[in-house]
Amino acid sequence: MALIEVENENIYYGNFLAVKDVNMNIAEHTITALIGPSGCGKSTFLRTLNRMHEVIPGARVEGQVRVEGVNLYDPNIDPVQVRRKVGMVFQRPNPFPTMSIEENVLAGVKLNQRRLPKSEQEELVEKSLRGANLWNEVKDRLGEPGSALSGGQQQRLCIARTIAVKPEIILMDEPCSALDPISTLAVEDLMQELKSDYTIVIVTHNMQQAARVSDRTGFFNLEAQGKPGQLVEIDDTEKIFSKPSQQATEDYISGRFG
Ligand SMILES: Nc1ncnc2c1ncn2[C@@H]1O[C@H](COP(=O)(O)OP(=O)(O)OP(=O)(O)O)[C@@H](O)[C@H]1O
Repeated sequence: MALIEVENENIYYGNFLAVKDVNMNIAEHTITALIGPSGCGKSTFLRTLNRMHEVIPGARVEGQVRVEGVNLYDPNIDPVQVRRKVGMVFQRPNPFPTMSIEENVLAGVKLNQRRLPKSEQEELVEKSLRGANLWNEVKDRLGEPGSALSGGQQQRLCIARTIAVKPEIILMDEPCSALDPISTLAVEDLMQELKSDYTIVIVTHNMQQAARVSDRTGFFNLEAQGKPGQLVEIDDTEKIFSKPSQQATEDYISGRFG
């Protein structure tokens, strides 16, 4: 069984059907990249994988998103628990500016109201920062504000904050788009390491990045302006970039799109 199974999912903002009829399976310990032109619903779809979509008034979902066989949209499922299990990293590194590096790492854990003794906190901070490949750069300045770090370091701090909560799945919405090439490579390397412990779904505008980091790639597209976005195909990344089965995918990856 796939770790994530999406079945006949329609995604709405009020009456507007933004994405229609998505079916997708995602295996454990893989990286899935979602690509496609602007406005086709990649970010919208991503946010339905941890119930962040419904935070927007009027936004709703039809169909099922199952994680380990459990439908996240079942009425008795607590969205807070879902978001603990399915963490998210955003486009702009968003550490809490007034908090120290250490407090930033613990912020998610504290929001989830887990009280940890000091020694366990220290252990968790070190483990999460090591996991995010940031420990060596910050270990002597854990009390400094998170905002004192470079953009790439801030993004790795946000990843540390996400993994401190011990999620199973990490969603990343264009995590490198605000980063310089060196920081981007650092985050891409980190993703490869994280894959052994987590399952990652990443939205990226950068096709080279999708080709570099992912095992599977899903191509979303819009039939026409005003029409809902849809998943055109999802397959092994190598296949999508060499021999996709749909013409629309071929056109997009070869730059013939639009
Ligand atoms: N908060 C919102 N309220 C209403 N409509 C929205 C909202 N957010 C996005 N949409 C609409 O949903 C559709 C999909 O948008 P979305 O941002 O998911 O696309 P995307 O593929 O991630 O685009 P981009 O690559 O530009 O980030 C678009 O038509 C967009 O205008």
